[in-house]
Amino acid sequence: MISNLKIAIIGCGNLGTSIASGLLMREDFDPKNLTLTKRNTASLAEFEAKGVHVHSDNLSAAQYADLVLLGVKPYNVTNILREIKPVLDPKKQLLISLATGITLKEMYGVLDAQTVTFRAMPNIAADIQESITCVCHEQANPIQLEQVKELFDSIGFTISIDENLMEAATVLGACGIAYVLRFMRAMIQGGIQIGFDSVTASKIVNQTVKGAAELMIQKNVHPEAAIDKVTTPKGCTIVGLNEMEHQGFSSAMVRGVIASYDKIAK
Ligand SMILES: NC(=O)C1=CN([C@@H]2O[C@H](COP(=O)(O)OP(=O)(O)OC[C@H]3O[C@@H](n4cnc5c(N)ncnc54)[C@H](OP(=O)(O)O)[C@@H]3O)[C@@H](O)[C@H]2O)C=CC1
Ligand SMILES: O=C(O)[C@@H]1CCC=N1
Repeated sequence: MISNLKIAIIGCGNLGTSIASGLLMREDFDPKNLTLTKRNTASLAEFEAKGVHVHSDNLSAAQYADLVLLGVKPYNVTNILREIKPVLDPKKQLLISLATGITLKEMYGVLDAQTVTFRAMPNIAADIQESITCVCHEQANPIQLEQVKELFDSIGFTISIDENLMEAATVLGACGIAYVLRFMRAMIQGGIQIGFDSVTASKIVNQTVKGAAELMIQKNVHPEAAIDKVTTPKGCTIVGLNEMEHQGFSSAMVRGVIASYDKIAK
């Protein structure tokens, strides 16, 4: 059970704090089992006030944890691995890197071959336990994989994938939330132009996007099948949708996904 394990997030910035917030929403999770590190800890004061251990000592955070999450930027991963390697015991800690584009092979360039290491790619909706997290590993046993899945299931949903899809998972799941938010902002701006104040436009757009996502999830339908139910022949929806396509809407999205992927893929 995750609630019995000690968890450290080393390099607790934007993503780390989202994960920490999501974990603390679990009723059975004791804040004392969570340690967060960064060099400047002032931004983590609200977690400290809840009983979470907050400090800058990566070595002790890693030493006393069962699950060690690396939340630092990709260019810091190697240095942090070198720093904590002396306290990593293959029989104790599972190491989970959240870093974009850093492969297991690169990490094993620093780590002992016996260290059980995962890559995980959540998104910032971890904050409200609505992340999608893709995970991969090289040598975890089923119990270890289950522990990691339980960790990420407690902040959303978890999918186990091959490592060669981790960069694609980063784009679709982690960058993806930003694409959707930009789409929502544009829709709000359109709503303001046709008469709503921004607060009301936001409320309508938020619930509309949530409703669309829930329809897809709960009814398991293809988007185009649901779109067919909205597009009255000669009606206003199809006119709007076709104008968006004339302006390159789908093409812009596909090209954006590919541009993000090209930026990560080496
Ligand atoms: N943001 C996102 O949505 C997603 C990010 N990722 C990946 O997660 C990782 C973190 O991203 P993000 O949270 O956005 O980045 P942030 O910069 O917000 O967080 C990284 C944190 O690491 C801390 N840090 C830097 N050096 C050290 C050190 N030596 N010891 C301890 N802490 C240190 C920094 O704080 P300080 O300077 O105070 O030490 C900072 O808060 C990246 O590798 C990214 O690729 C993956 C999926 C989604
Ligand atoms: O933009 C980035 O590089 C990171 C990876 C996914 C989300 N943020």
